[in-house]
Amino acid sequence: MKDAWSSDEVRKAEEPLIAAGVPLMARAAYGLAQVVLREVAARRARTRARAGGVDGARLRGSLGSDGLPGTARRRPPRAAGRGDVRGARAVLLVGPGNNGGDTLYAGAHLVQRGLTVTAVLASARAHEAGLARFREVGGQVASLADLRVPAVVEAVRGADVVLDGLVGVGARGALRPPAGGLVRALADARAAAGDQWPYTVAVDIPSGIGVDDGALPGPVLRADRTVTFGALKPGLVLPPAAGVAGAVELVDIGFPATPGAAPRTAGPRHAWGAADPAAGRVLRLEAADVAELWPVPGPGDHKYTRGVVGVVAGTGTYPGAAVLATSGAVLTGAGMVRYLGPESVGTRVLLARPEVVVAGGRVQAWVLGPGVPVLDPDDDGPDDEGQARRIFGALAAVTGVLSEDVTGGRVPAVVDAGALTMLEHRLPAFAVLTPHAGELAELLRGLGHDVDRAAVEARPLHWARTAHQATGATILLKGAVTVVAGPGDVYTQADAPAWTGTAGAGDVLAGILGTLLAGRSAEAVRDETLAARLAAAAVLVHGRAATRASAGGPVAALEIARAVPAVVAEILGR
Ligand SMILES: NC(=O)C1=CN([C@@H]2O[C@H](COP(=O)(O)OP(=O)(O)OC[C@H]3O[C@@H](n4cnc5c(N)ncnc54)[C@H](OP(=O)(O)O)[C@@H]3O)[C@@H](O)[C@H]2O)[C@H](O)CC1
Ligand SMILES: [K+]
Repeated sequence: MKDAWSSDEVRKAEEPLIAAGVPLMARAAYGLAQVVLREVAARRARTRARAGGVDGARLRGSLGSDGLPGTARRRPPRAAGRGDVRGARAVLLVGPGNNGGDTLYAGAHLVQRGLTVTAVLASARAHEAGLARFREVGGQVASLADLRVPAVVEAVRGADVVLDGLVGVGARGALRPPAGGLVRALADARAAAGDQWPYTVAVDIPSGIGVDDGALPGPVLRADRTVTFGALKPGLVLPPAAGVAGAVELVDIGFPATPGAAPRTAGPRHAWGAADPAAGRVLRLEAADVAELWPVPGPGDHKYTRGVVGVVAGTGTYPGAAVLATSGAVLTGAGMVRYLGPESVGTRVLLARPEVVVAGGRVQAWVLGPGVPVLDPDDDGPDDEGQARRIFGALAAVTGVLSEDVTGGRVPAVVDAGALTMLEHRLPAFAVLTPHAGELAELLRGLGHDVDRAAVEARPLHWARTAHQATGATILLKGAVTVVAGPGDVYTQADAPAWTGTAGAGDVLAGILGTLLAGRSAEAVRDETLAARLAAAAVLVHGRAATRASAGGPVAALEIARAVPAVVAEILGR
């Protein structure tokens, strides 16, 4: 599991270590330099291989002893190492604080490995010791005030690698001038340059992101890789900032395993904190966490103990959603799936999934709404063939409006698409709403918030939490990076390829989640934080299934469902 430490928690972790004389900055700078050297060497090896037209090996001479090229001696491809980086050009963007200090010390390492390194000081102030060390080894120093922005952009454009060391966890708000103007120009130049832009490494965080909430308050230079120190920060795993951080690599500098624990002096560790201590931690599930959560059946299990999923989805107009949601549920391993809806749709469901029971009865979790049209209050009788009535009935059982002695007990539910417009009562946390940004904006407007899709996409964490507080439900806000906010920890998952943005993928996700909730139904009703964890697990499985089915190309929603069994087997290590 990965969780992210707030900037306050990072500072609290640093203090005792600094007091104990632990060389945090030296560790950070060394780790950063190693990553940069590795990446520069790898890119140069790839460039050479492309130029040489051979598989990365190097031919010594064009003719071998007998004059036949085929026998020419080949030197094996050299691992990225000492000789591959000499002469490479690096530009450091240096801010006034310790983030700039990390960057200058790392730059000194690069100079010593033979790179040509220029430090551009964006501010009149700079980390004194770091600057002294950088100069001592022969680094070149320039100031933004002297060079001016266009010249700095050209210097960066001509480099092999650029390090963004303007601000780190000490930043507040959008980048101020002059850093803001420089970054805006660099970001524009990068956008225009395509893949001709140098490898961009963010130091600790991409300068200018919302460290604790993932917001993008102003210009940010998109990174290919972020090298972060001690612990992940929420802004690196929360959208939209997660989308500009590139690959995130953690350098251990001796933080404890959890915030507030006794400091350590060495040893690799993952460790974290919370974007908002009151509202729990920011976590990212990995396969091992999902394996722990999975309701794996035992010899004594049967379809009822494994959980029955009730699916109210689709109409005569949108029958496909019913096929996709039931397929997602069946292929995730439900004990049984009941389909409720128009007969014409039930027939199509059975054709696709003969395992489905087209009849009512006890369920351990509901999947409500895929393919059901939104309820238009001005429309006196929606032509949804009774689907709204079925959804209201199911919700009455989930919210407890229908007493439990009548319903046999409350069960979890996935509330998707049209069902999102049918919420009349406060929901329990074991009800999981699965909107995309537009649907969440619609729901929030219905609750009195003046917000649109763009606003939700700009602050997904904030609005997902707001919707949880307003409805009581757990919110699974779908997106390239999906955010799940419930009463406990927040989860953020980025497992799916962009190909997943295709019609019906959300219907499949609803089915996957329905099965997970049904498999842990009683626990999810008892432990109000479990539904969010199961929702994050469903997102991870869905994303991996999409990756598997896509194989790097387009993917149809039904193929995502079909890939789920193999993904689950892989996750369970079987
Ligand atoms: N503490 C340690 O030993 C280690 C720290 N690490 C690295 O340090 C940074 C955090 O360093 P810090 O000095 O606290 O702050 P920053 O370098 O991130 O930035 C502070 C300076 O930036 C200016 N600032 C703040 N907000 C903005 C903004 N929106 N636009 C422009 N400039 C901004 C701020 O100026 P003020 O006028 O507000 O003072 C400061 O001058 C951390 O990220 C690590 O990289 C090591 O990792 C470990 C050791
Ligand atoms: K930075």
